[in-house]
Amino acid sequence: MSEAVTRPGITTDALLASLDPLLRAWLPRQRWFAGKGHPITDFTLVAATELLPPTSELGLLHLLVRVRQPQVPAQVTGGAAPALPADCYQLLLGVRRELPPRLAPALIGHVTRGPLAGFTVYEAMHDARMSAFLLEALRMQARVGKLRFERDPRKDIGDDLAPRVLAAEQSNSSLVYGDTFILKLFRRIVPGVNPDLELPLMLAREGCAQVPAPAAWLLADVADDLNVLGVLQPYLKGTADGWEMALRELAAGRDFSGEARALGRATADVHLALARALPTVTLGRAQMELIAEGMAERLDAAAKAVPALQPYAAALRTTFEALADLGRGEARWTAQRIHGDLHLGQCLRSPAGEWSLIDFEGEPSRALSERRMPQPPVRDVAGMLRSFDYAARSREPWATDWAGDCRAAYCTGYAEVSGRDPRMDPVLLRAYETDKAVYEVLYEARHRPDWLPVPLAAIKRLATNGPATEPH
Ligand SMILES: Nc1ncnc2c1ncn2[C@@H]1O[C@H](COP(=O)(O)OP(=O)(O)O)[C@@H](O)[C@H]1O
Ligand SMILES: O=P(O)(O)O[C@H]1O[C@H](CO)[C@@H](O[C@H]2O[C@H](CO)[C@@H](O)[C@H](O)[C@H]2O)[C@H](O)[C@H]1O
Repeated sequence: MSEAVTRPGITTDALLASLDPLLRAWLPRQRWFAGKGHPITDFTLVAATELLPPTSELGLLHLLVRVRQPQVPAQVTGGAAPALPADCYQLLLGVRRELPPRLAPALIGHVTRGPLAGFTVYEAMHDARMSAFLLEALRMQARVGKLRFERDPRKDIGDDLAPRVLAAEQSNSSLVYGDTFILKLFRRIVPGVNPDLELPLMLAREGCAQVPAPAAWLLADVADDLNVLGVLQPYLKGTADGWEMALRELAAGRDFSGEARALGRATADVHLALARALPTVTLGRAQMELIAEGMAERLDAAAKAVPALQPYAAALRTTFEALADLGRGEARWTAQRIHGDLHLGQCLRSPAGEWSLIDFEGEPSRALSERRMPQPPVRDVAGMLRSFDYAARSREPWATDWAGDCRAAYCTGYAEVSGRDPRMDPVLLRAYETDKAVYEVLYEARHRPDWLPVPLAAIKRLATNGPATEPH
């Protein structure tokens, strides 16, 4: 492969030769890199765009890089890891002859070979000139190479908004512009329609007040595929995220059930709006069996990757079998588009006490087609129940009663708005909670190995039939 980037003379192969040693060392240290604990075999450039050509002063490179990793024993999981998919990552690289001291923390490395030899490469998001360039490109609906910057023409985007990198625990990377907008740049790029753009756009049309409406977005057309690379939306100033709030209240020994109930109500509001905006389906016997099979397959895959799961696998499988059995009987459920990865960190509370939901990307490791399928809304409910459990286990001794109160209050709030209490479907709820805990085991093993004991404790509870949320 030696496609030209934008300037004659530089080919993608040559560019990659320049960057290879730097990326090899830098990528695995990034929070959003999903292949931790595995060496990198090689890189390929899916797309490379010079947003600003490297001159003697500075340049801005936009890259989509595919990272290949072998199947090796993983230190983090203590056993054989599954073959990793060759993930594609979005990188915004600043290129300068000399890095000013204020940008030192953004350093990726000094290039010693290839067409960029002699340049210093750094994370461009930390450079205000680069971030201003991105906002301006969205404002002006620029097209550069394969990149399409688009916007909602009805939304005003100011041209003088000071950018800053969001300091948050997140799977992607975000820039805040003057406390007015937030631009999320997706890191792991999967071709197709990203629900984090699709669903908020639909919800905005539906007049749903609980989800910030996209103002602009960044797309790339690569090999006939649409790729969603970023979304700009209003920044909800002064909001607190549910995870931080929950931890604060826990540490102070305060009850959180009033907020949990309000969160249940907000979740149901969003579910109702999604059900109005997009088709819903009734799940028949075959679909329920497929759902239960999918859960069992994910469990098997996770147990292969994380041996600590293995002692519980047989017991967990009975939960999924119970779900399939129920589907074979008279029970029927409605499926619709849902959030897909709902947890406390996705909920923002305004100073007036209103909750908003963000980040509709779904579980990043699932196929996009799967993430965009209608699903029982109880899956989101199960995600939130897990999140109360996560918060409770963040301290010693574990605040099990605190979590129990929140879980119950959340279901109550949900029922008040939706008319259906999730606890009335205990088999379904338990199956989805188990499926989520299995996902979390794999997620933590890949991203945050230190957190692995948290979902593993839930696995143990669910496998030994410990108390799930009881129906009242
Ligand atoms: N519209 C918004 N207003 C204010 N803060 C936001 C907004 N969207 C996201 N955030 C902040 O950014 C963090 C990460 O956002 P999120 O969409 O969850 O990204 P990721 O997919 O990377 O996890 C959130 O936890 C929240 O603190
Ligand atoms: O960052 P995303 O929102 O895309 O979600 C991923 O990362 C989450 C952690 O940041 C992870 O959530 C898990 O940890 C949370 C505490 O940090 C906890 O509240 C959630 O219940 C738990 O699932 C999420 O699973 C993952 O997809």
